[in-house]
Amino acid sequence: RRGRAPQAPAVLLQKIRDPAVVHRALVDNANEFSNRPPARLHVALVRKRQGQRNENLNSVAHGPHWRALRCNLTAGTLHPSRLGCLAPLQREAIQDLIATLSSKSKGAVTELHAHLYGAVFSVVARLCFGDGVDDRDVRAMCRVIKDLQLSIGVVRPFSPSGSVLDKLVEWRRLRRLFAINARLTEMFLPFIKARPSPCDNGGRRPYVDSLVDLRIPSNEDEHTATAKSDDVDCGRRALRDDEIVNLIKEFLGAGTGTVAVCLEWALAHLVDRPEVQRRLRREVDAEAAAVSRAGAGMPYLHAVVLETLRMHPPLPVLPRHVQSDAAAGVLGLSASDLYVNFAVADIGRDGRTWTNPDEFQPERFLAGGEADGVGPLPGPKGIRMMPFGAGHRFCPGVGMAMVNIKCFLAALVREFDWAPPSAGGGVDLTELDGFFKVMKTPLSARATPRNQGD
Ligand code: HEM
Repeated sequence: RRGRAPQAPAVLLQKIRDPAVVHRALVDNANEFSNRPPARLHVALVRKRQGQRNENLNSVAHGPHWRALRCNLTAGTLHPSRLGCLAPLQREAIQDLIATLSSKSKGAVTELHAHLYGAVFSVVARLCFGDGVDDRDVRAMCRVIKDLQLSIGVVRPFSPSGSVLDKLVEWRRLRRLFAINARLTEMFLPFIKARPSPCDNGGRRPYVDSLVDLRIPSNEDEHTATAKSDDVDCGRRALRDDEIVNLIKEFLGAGTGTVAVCLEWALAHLVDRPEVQRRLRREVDAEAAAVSRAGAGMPYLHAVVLETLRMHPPLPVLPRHVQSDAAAGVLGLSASDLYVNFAVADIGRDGRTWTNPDEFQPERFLAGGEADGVGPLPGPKGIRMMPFGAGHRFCPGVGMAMVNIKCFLAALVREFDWAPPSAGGGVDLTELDGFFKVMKTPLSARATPRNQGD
């Protein structure tokens, strides 16, 4: 038995649903809960290289390495003061999306997910690589990132007791993930080598440039194993190419899939509830500068987005590794070295804190409503919804996500009348757990350009 790999931690299927316990764990005792993914998936996603870990921001343990990566992303690329620079990218992507949807014959039924995904991806990819990346590259990357998310499927801890068939399926999935990773590396490396980007990028500093310039704390093993001596300076080192590839992959995937799926859900509810669509359109029409101001000063638009995220948080559970007895104690468990799931989706539909939680009622977020003052992130006192997580690992993309969702949604409602595929028909709002919480029946709708339909 000597030399055998250590046992995988036991898997606990239990979900942690009580908002007070979630708050105690993720906010008050966050350091005790690691969001390291299960070993096998981890290897496939963030792959070890010569015995070294190759982490992304989401997988890296809390500490100096995480702080350096997170600071680089939030203080540089995603800082609220820079979100205004996104406007030209958003305008371009919206124009293309409107042109594509308008080119369909009037009243044709369109399946929307791929169009929404492609439009959001083009904004995120240009923020990542700068204006030097052309449309063909963007489309090719978009396909492979989408493929990666589909291939990951539901993120679940690997169960060591699976049947032979389960193991075979898992093995094939991992092989596919390795192949996709190799393809993405091939696509991204030329952009890493070619920086700084030759264009001025409208005052934006591409994420890839910031990663190449970043110096992270290095440890002894890394000094000796791979880092070139001229890259190591005062206990800090440059990121290796494979680490940069991994962080780019995370940025593109996290920045696109979540936003596209939220847009699809929001449109689905607008198709399902014409009176909500009309009310939103009145607000959007009244706000002439909706696109450039990205929905600022549009309370109903804000409410529609929050209600969508409450009901359909794209990441419905946050898996965590319970590392210590102290952490187990916080959860009222008797043992550590377990995985648990913090139930984001259940919290947003908790009947103790939400009236008619399964009904789409954006009005609840307006002044005087039951959720007046509730925002995308939980406040310090307690948790009523947490689509972007809670505690120090909350999503750093929350600002960019809200701005992107609002400006795409405002434009789609301003330009088109949205109706179900068949007159008087409804929309199937059944959910399906994939990499994100998606629509079981992808949204198809009739988009009639308003200047033709009026
Ligand atoms: C509707 C859109 C989005 C939703 C619902 C969402 C949700 C989340 C959630 C729930 C987490 C995990 C938090 C935790 O573990 O406590 C997370 C982490 C993360 N998100 Fe987002 N996200 C969205 C958009 C974005 C965007 C636009 C970006 C950047 C381009 C982004 C980048 C990240 C990163 C890098 C992490 C890992 C942070 C860390 O561990 O420090 N996300 N997101």
